[in-house]
Amino acid sequence: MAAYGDDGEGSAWSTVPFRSRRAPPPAPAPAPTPTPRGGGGDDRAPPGVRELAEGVEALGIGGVGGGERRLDKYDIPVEVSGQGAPAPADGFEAAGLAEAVLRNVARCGYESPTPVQRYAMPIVMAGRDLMACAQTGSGKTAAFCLPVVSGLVAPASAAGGGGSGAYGRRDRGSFDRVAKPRALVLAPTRELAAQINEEAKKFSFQTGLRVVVAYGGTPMYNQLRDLERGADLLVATPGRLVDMVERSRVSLEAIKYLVMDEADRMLDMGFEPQIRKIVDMMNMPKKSVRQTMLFSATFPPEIQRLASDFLNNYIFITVGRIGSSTDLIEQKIEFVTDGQKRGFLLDLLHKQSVGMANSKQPLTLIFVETKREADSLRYWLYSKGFPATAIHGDRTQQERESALRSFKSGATPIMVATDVASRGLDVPNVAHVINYDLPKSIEDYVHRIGRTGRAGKAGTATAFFAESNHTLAKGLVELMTEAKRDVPKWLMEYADRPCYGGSSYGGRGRRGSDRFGGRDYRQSSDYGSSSGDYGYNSGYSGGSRGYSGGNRGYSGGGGGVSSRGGGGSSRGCDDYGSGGGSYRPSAPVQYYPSYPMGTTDVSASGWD
Ligand SMILES: Nc1ncnc2c1ncn2[C@@H]1O[C@H](COP(=O)(O)OP(=O)(O)OP(=O)(O)O)[C@@H](O)[C@H]1O
Repeated sequence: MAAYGDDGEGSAWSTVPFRSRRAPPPAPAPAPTPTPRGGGGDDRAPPGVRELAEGVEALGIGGVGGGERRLDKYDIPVEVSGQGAPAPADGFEAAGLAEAVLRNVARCGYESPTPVQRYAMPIVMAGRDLMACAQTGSGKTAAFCLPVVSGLVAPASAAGGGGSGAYGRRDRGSFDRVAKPRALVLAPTRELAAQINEEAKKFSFQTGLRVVVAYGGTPMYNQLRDLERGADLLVATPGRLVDMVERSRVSLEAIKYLVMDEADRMLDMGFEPQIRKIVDMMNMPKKSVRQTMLFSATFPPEIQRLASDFLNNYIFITVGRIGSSTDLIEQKIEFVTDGQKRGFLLDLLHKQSVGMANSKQPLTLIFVETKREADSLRYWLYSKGFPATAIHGDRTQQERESALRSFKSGATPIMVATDVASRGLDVPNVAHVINYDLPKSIEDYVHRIGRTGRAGKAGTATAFFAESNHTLAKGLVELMTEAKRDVPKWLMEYADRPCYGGSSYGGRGRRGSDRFGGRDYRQSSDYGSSSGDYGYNSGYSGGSRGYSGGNRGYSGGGGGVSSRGGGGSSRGCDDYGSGGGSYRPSAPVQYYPSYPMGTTDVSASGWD
């Protein structure tokens, strides 16, 4: 175990004590120096952003900071555990990416890697399995796409085809209509799959690789035609993939890289059976043969434990202060009764349009619990003069895509959404996330508010807390305290009540940072009792500050946040304690995902 890159001044990197059982000698690493921001103009927000920011500033809740990206020095604790972890890369070139991929990185305007990219890329390039936990909006997509695309390009070039001989492509004249991708990226929603597909295409530009996407809700015909032309990298939602494999249109036998984005969501109760089917029963190479990578902003220990079934001697990284949401998000919580919510919302929207040109609204994402409420609120807002759209699982895919487009473009700057929009979606310039209905779990809260405050930009999140949300109180207090936000006294009182906060995962009472799911569960005192003296702690930990990347500034990633929330009502607080007790892994593991629409039917709820 070592602290990499201590610059001797304790500034750029700091040594963080790290428990180690059997630590192999660390690989020497140069002191990574934060890349200076070039041009001096990087922190100028585009006019649109500034305008949006001003609107939210009018709320007096801060957070958007005039649209400026906060480039002040941040301490970014990074923890790496697992045997023989490679050192982080100082830049994209140092990560050893293929030339063609480096050119694409430059085309994207990425000047330097974000912290999670610095750590993850060398691990993936070294052929290692990885579980990576880093905060929302910190660049996880590129952290897996870049090394995977690079790994796919290399053998294709070596085969003399400059990439055109990619394995996933059907030979001309072949009657084999089965696509055999070498890389598979699984994502929980259609919109997220589409987004990853776009990113992967950018990074594969002029490499000769074919990137194809497959998700439900649209006719399969076009996707199949695309696949017939070959697929080196397939991005898919689980349901559509299973369908295609069962129809023998996709074979997973050539998979070299398997990535699960939003991995904790993919492995919770809703998706796990499908994932197990894909990974274990569909001819995919065994975990010792393929390379598996899991990414999320939240990784509760019980999901980590499950996930380890899919991984082979993996490295765990957590980038960012464990248990924090990003510092870039101003969080505000209002106590409201259900009957007051609409009035509160209207006030909020009126206030935030003050000072905006033509009383325009900044991009505002409003989360509600049910599909019905999403529609109803959208129409009501419309009737009050606020152009709003809605995205949820009862809308057709075409409607969902058009809603997202309309929101992104600002044509309807308010979007009412269920949890289908809570994970992964990267809509630049979302200024305000409003949790009209709070989610059931603190993880879902973290992902939802993470739709703002992305890529170094600041944002605001407001939550309406009703009596029925009491199980979330403890998790919220912990999260806001971690993020150094003011916690309302009434919320603390809720959290302090023995039962409130105790029955959700938010109050499950894992000790210290373990409870946030941002730490390698193999470090828990119980781990290893059955597995012998496994030297899990061979990594390092460090901190960086002053990171700035590309044309954006970054603050550090944030580890996962406490607790499975969900459905806590069925569990008395005795199950988990009301805080302070240690998590007991020996007890049967129960985890209750919160389904967006209050249903346990994954496809009906709009997840794929
Ligand atoms: N090195 C970089 N330099 C500049 N911008 C970057 C860099 N890496 C990623 N970005 C941008 O940052 C934004 C957020 O990235 P991304 O969507 O991958 O975040 P994420 O960590 O996957 O978030 P979430 O947890 O919400 O899914 C994207 O717009 C992306 O283009």
